[in-house]
Formats: sequence, C-alpha cells, structure tokens
Amino acid sequence: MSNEVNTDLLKERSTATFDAERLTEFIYKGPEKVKRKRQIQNIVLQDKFLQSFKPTEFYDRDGQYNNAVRRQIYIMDRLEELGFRSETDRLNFREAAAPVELSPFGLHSGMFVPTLERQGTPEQSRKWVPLGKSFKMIGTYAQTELGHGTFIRGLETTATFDPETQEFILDSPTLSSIKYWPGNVAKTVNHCLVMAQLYTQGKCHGTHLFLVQVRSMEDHTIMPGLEIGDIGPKLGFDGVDNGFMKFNKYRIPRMNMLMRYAKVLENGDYIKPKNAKLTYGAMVMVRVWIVMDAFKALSRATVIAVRYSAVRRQSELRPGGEEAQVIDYQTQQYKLFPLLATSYAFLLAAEGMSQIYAKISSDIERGNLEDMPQLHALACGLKAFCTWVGCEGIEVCRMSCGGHGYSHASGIPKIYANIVGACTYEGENTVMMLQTARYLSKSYFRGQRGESLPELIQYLTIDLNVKSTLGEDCSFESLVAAYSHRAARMVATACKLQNANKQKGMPSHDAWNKSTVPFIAATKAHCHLLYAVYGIVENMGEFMQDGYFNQDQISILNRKVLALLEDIRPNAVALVDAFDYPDHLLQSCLGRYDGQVYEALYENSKSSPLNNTDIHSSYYNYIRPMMQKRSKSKDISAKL
Ligand SMILES: CCC/C=C/C(=O)SCCNC(=O)CCNC(=O)[C@H](O)C(C)(C)COP(=O)([O-])OP(=O)([O-])OC[C@H]1O[C@@H](n2cnc3c(N)ncnc32)[C@H](O)[C@@H]1OP(=O)([O-])[O-]
Ligand SMILES: Cc1cc2nc3c(=O)[nH]c(=O)nc-3n(C[C@H](O)[C@H](O)[C@H](O)COP(=O)(O)OP(=O)(O)OC[C@H]3O[C@@H](n4cnc5c(N)ncnc54)[C@H](O)[C@@H]3O)c2cc1C
Repeated sequence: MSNEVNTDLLKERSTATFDAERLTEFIYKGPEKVKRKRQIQNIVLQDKFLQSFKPTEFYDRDGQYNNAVRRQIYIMDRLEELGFRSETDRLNFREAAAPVELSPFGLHSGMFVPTLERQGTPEQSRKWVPLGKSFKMIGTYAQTELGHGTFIRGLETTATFDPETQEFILDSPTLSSIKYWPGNVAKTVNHCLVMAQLYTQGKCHGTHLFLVQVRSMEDHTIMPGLEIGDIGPKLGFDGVDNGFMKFNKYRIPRMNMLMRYAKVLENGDYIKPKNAKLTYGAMVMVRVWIVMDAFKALSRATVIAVRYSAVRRQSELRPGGEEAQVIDYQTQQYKLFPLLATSYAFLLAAEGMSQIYAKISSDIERGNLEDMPQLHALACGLKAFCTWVGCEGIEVCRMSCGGHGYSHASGIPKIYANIVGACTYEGENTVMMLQTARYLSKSYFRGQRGESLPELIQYLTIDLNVKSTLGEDCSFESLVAAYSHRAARMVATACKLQNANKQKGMPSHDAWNKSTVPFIAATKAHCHLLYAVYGIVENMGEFMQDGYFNQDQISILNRKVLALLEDIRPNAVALVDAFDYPDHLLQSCLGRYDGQVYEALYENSKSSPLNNTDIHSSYYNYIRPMMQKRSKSKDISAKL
C-alpha cells in the first residue's frame, strides 16, 4: 500500500473553513481527553494479538463465537494489566480492540451486573456484585420467551414459592414459555437473571426477577432440571450466543429473588413494590444507552460514505471535463449531508438523554418516583426514533457507495446488521413509540384541563391558530416554533380521533387502538423536534396541512436546504474527520483516512478464502463431471 493520501482528500482537508481538531475536542470534551483516547487506540494498534484476527466475515459461526470469547477475555486481562479504572478509558480500549464485534460478555456487564446492583437489596448486592464484577459469576438477562417478548405481563415462566423448603420452583409450563433470544445463554454464562411470574400462597403477583444458576461452577455442565441451547444463526450478532432455556421444576433459594422493591417473606407473604414497573428498570437503562449506539453506528457509516464520495470519481459533471467527485452531485449531497447533521444531533441527544437518566434514576433510587413516567416516555421515544432513523440512514450510506457499499469490505453491512437489531430488542420500536404516544395523549388531555406539564412537553398547549413567522433568514426560533406547532397539531389530531372514537361508544382500548396510526406519526413528530430545515422539506405535508406555512415560506425553505448543501460541501470531509475514528475502528476499505480505496479493496479481496486455491474443489466434484457428461451427450447427438 502506498503511504500517500489521495489528492482529492488532501484538497478537501486543506480547503475546509474550520479546524476539525477543535471540533474533535468539543466532541470528546477537551484536548486532554482526545490525547488520552488516541494513546489508548495506539496501544491497541501495537498489540500483535489483537491485530492478528482476520475480519469476522471470513470465519464460520463457530469460529466467530470462539474468536469473540478469546478476544474479549484477552481484552479483560489487558485492561487489568494496564490498570485502566476510568469507564471512558475502558470503553475506548474495548471499542478499539473489538470494533465490530459484539461481546459474548456484553449482557453480563451491560445488564446482569447493573441489575444486581440496582434491583438487589444492599445485602444481595454486597454478595453478588463483587462476584459479577470479578467474573467469578458470569450472567445475562433472560426475559423473552418463544411466545412473548413485547408483552411482559404475558410471560409464562413461573416461580412458585415453597415455604416448606424456602425455595422458588421455576417452571416452563408450555412450549411458548421457553426462554428464547436471551444473549449469551447458550454457551457463555453460568447464571441468569430470569423474569418470571411470581406465585406465593396460591396467588400470582406478576413478573419479578430471580437469580438462577444455570451451569456448574466446576465444569460448566448444564444444571439438572434445565435444557439449554443456541437458537441458531441470525442477521447479525454473530459472536453472540443467543439461546433458549427450559425449566423443569428447577429450585432456587428464596433469597435469589431480587428484593430491593418487592419481597417474599419466609411465611410466603408478599410485600408490594411502590411501583410495579420498577422491575423494568434494566430495560429503561439499556434504552438510554441504545441512543448512543445509534449515534456511533450512523456516524461511522457517514464517515465512510462521505470520505468515499470525495475520492470516488464517476461521470462528467461538465461536458468534456474530468470525471467529477461524486460528492459534487447535488443528489449525493442531499443523501449524505443531512445524515452528517443527524449524526451530530444524535450525539447531543444521547448526551442529553444520559444526563436526564442519571438525574431521574438517582431520584428513583432515593424513593422519588415522580419523574418515572417522563423518563420512560423519553427513553422509549428516543430509542425507537434514533434506531429507526439511524438504520435508514446507514442504508442510504451503503447505497451512496454504489456497488462497493454492498461488500463487507466497505464496513457498512456489519454496522447495519448489528444496530438494526436495536429496532427490535429492548422493546420493539412501534411498541416503544406507542408508550410515548400514551404519555403524550395523557399529557395533552391534562394540558386541556389546564394542568401544568413538564417543560419538555409544554409545547402541547400552544395556540394552534398562530401561523409561522419564518422569513428569509430561517431563524432558529422560527424553525423550533414550526416543529412544536407540527407536533402539537398532530398530537391534538390523534387525541381528538381517540376522543371521537370513545364518543361513538367504543371501549377506551378500542378507541386507542383505532387511533394508533396517527399517534405513531404524532410521536415521530414529537421526537423530530431535533431537526431543522431538511426535516421540514422532507415532511412538508405535515407542516402545511393546516396552512401553518404559506407558499412563499415553503419556497424559502426549499431554497434554504439547497443553499445549506453548498455551505456544508467544503466542510463535509472535515466534519467527518472530526469524529476522529481511526481506520482500525472503521474497518472499511472505503472510509480510510488516506483515501487509498482501490488499493485497499484489491488487497482485501486477496484474503477471500475462495482465493486459497486457483481451482476450487467444486470443479473436480461437480463442474468437471457435469462438463464431461454434457460433452458425452453432445457426442451422441452429433452421431445421431
Ligand atoms: C444487546 C441486546 C440486549 C437485548 C436485551 C433485551 O431485549 S431484554 C428484553 C427487552 N424486552 C422489552 O423491552 C419488552 C418491551 N415491553 C415492555 O417494556 C412492556 O411490556 C410495555 C412497556 C410495552 C408494557 O408494559 P405493561 O404491560 O407492564 O404496562 P401497561 O401497558 O399496562 O402500562 C401501565 C403503565 O406503566 C407504564 N410503564 C410501563 N413500563 C414502564 C417503565 N419502564 N417505567 C415507567 N412506567 C412504565 C406505562 O406507560 C403505563 O402508564 P400509564 O399509561 O398507565 O400512565
Ligand atoms: C438481536 C436480539 C437480541 C436480543 N437479546 C435479548 C436478550 O438478551 N434478552 C431477552 O430477554 N430478549 C432478547 N431479545 C428479544 C427482544 O427483546 C424481543 O424480540 C423484543 O422485545 C420484541 O418482542 P417480540 O419478539 O415479542 O415481538 P412482537 O411483539 O411479537 O412483535 C411482532 C409485531 O407485533 C407488533 N406488536 C406487538 N405488540 C403490539 C402492540 N401492543 N401494539 C402494536 N403493535 C404491536 C410489533 O410492532 C411487531 O410489528 C433479543 C432480540 C434480538 C433481535
């Protein structure tokens, strides 16, 4: 490979109108943090073991899982040796060391240990959390069943208290009650947090979490009374062993129920939690993290597509002129620049969401549950919105790289395959949007009754008769007002339909169901408050339906969006450089910092396993016999 940087990329960087390094410092919160991040990434680059792995797509499933376990354990050991204590350092190391691989221990650190910490009593946490943190106990979160994922109240696994032995008996009474999908259940973990219907004194008290040992701590054999296996290959998540698990009257001690909020006493008495939804806390936490995952996935795909578009030359823009950089086509800019802006918007949204989560979850831990509904609505809405928009955007990035985007060498298919799962896991997106919609509906009616609303949704009570004041400058205030108006109008429309359905005599659940399509649109509009000009142009009908904008204002917006493409054009490469993703993190021949994409693609294809031999064994086994057979039958027909 040559060491030179592609001349088009050199030119893009030298003509940018701002210093990308300053923006990098803003993104990572200061020059010292950027320096530290780069030092850590360089440690990974110098690490021979970590650099010895081929891209995951060159391994079969067994190899992918095996590599993932091997690499992740090596990472844990290195983190200890290096003495990294700060969560940011550890995350930077992990991401650089395994950039596209999902860890078979991800749910252990991401859900199992934090849930023990937050849902266990202080005594339980003291006992189990150190075992989890030191990996003496390896666990996961097992909730979904064959028959139910979305509807948690419909889960069928039972945990029945037996006061005689002071144990719970876990059982899978039906086929549909078998746990199915939980990550790392199949081969990796020896413990699970199991969501099951709690029965005591003959009464069901709804779903609760139980700590269950599933494999021997001595030799990893499956505990008697359990059936466990892998669910098979999936669209992505290749290194993750999503599994199934069936309980056959399996006993665990009473104290293995997580009892921070709800309790079962020795005599079988049940103590209710302050709010039954406190058991759902782990899901809320992960939904918050998923917003950040959506940012990382979309921004990586955008870096790849923008850099490649600056390097790729195709067709004549000026008749007889040189072939143009594809980034100079207005249509290409319209595909990619809004996604670049969306990436930055997602970063800010994810950080804002994390701060809100930190504040409200610490209130909840102190017993103040007042803001729980608001947190739930925000986490559900943003998780669904960012993963949907992110995945659509990644697909646009892939297509905007033409044929090469379809190759794994582009790096984009893997990004997509991993993040698209987040549209489904931790709450299917439509269902999540409808949770936010319920909150908006209730808030709308509260607003109508003159009750005060939390700041984020106060816009629901604005006067809908007011028209836009947007002028040539497309001021920030006029854009925010437009988004607020559109969302408020759409929520009001959906609520009026819900009300009208009720007045026709429909029971309230039917009145709700028959207004959920407009509610989803309204909730998307609510989440869309992130966007500016492009979002209006793309959803013009929703902004115009009640004549909020006049024709002149629409023309202003259409002109503005095209002018913005021109403004961004000289800075597009600098804006993606600012994310500061090194090549080994992107794992993309197209998104390389030096732009040497053709050399990289050519080199990469040489490592395809099909190139191990010039003549593949299938020639001897099938092609040659087929040709021999055909040539013989031709001889026969020639003779005839
Ligand atoms: C790496 C990949 C890892 C993946 C892991 C996984 O996927 S793990 C598996 C992930 N699986 C999933 O994510 C499953 C997704 N499913 C769910 O989360 C739930 O089944 C549900 C939320 C859809 C409904 O729950 P339900 O039927 O029990 O409730 P309901 O409809 O009767 O509503 C009653 C009230 O409770 C409210 N409320 C609800 N939740 C919360 C909360 N957390 N906080 C606060 N409030 C909450 C709700 O808004 C409503 O309020 P309202 O209107 O009365 O004021
Ligand atoms: C990659 C991956 C990893 C996962 N990891 C885990 C894990 O570690 N632990 C775990 O416990 N689970 C895990 N899951 C399972 C996951 O949490 C569930 O699949 C998810 O919650 C969706 O539930 P479901 O499969 O029941 O979908 P369904 O609810 O069956 O969805 C099917 C369709 O029905 C619609 N629908 C359902 N209910 C409603 C409603 N009330 N209103 C309107 N529409 C509705 C949905 O919108 C969707 O279109 C994982 C799943 C995936 C894909």
